[in-house]
Amino acid sequence: MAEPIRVVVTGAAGQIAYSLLYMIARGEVFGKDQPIVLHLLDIPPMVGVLEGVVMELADCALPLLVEVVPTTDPAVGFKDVSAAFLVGAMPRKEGMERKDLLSANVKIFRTQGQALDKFAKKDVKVLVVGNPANTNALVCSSYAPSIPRENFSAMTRLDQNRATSQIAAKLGVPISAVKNIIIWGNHSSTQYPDAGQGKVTANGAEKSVVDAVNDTAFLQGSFVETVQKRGAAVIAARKMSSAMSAAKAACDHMHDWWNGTAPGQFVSMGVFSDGSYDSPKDVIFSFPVEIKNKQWKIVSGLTLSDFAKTKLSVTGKELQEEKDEALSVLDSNVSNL
Ligand SMILES: NC(=O)c1ccc[n+]([C@@H]2O[C@H](COP(=O)([O-])OP(=O)(O)OC[C@H]3O[C@@H](n4cnc5c(N)ncnc54)[C@H](O)[C@@H]3O)[C@@H](O)[C@H]2O)c1
Ligand SMILES: O=C(O)C[C@H](O)C(=O)O
Repeated sequence: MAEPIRVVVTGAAGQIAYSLLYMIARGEVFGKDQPIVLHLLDIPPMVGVLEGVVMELADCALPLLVEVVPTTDPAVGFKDVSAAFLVGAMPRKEGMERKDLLSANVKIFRTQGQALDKFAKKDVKVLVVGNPANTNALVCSSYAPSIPRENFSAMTRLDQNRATSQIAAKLGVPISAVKNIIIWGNHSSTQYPDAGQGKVTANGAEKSVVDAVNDTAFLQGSFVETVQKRGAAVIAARKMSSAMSAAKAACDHMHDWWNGTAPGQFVSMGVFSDGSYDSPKDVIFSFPVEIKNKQWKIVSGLTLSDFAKTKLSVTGKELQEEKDEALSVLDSNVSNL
């Protein structure tokens, strides 16, 4: 057996964490041979709930879970962690956009960036789930200058999974037959779900999704809108934001970051933009990436339609606006934000 690694989940008493902790502790992210010390960070009013979560984790009798560390102290929560799932933040309610959470949530990510900087391992992989995820990841990284920027990411995997599921349903094929559906830009209603590079395998042959679907009106219309508005649709139905699917997506994201992507396959992650595909630089923008040796690389050389370019420009503009707003909320002298 390998040495245990320390993994922190923030918002550990919340609804996403309730599914996520189990999946991590089962070995679905870091592998079935990787023992884990789980750090559960939440805020003081949630201590009682956290105690219940600790009891349930114990009652699961999970062989890989060697220790559970519940805490409300970021110094303890982030101490020596190799992976961080930053879930703890306020969720939106019906009628809100995710960016309406910015002023409430961005300060959490300042504090957690500072704590990561001081206490986490320098090669920690940070996944921000709490909304607005892209801008929170940007803020978090800015307050953790001793950790490489490449180690911060925001979750758009839920959007990718939603989009893949829509395409599989449209084609009447299993999810596993569809790959390389991309989410560009912000985890918000301006994101661009793009099936243009997608591939589907049917009867042993691989084909482009565009050819297989053969319905431009769908691919540029209801497909895009359904994915963009899926989070709001779940809130309208459940009166709470997505949790089970968000936890699954967080596991998929970290799993692929940790273990790599298969040859010819790419996945979407919000990562620091280098200006690829005319996106704004230095915001956290969702790109298709390939991953090897725990390092992601933006897939280059894809040909985008004029329709796609317009969509990328809209979502990029929103990310720049969010960044400006974050700066005004934090009214900080963080020069690298
Ligand atoms: N990126 C995505 O695809 C995606 C998907 C679903 C939800 N989300 C977001 O994830 C976040 C969490 O959602 P949820 O449904 O689990 O919410 P929740 O309200 O059920 O749980 C949030 C938890 O975070 C805790 N918390 C608040 N401030 C904290 C802090 N400073 N440190 C540690 N913990 C803190 C709360 O006490 C609570 O236990 C929300 O912002 C939601 O919008 C993102
Ligand atoms: O939509 C939300 O506010 C929650 C989450 O970001 C989602 O996409 O389901």
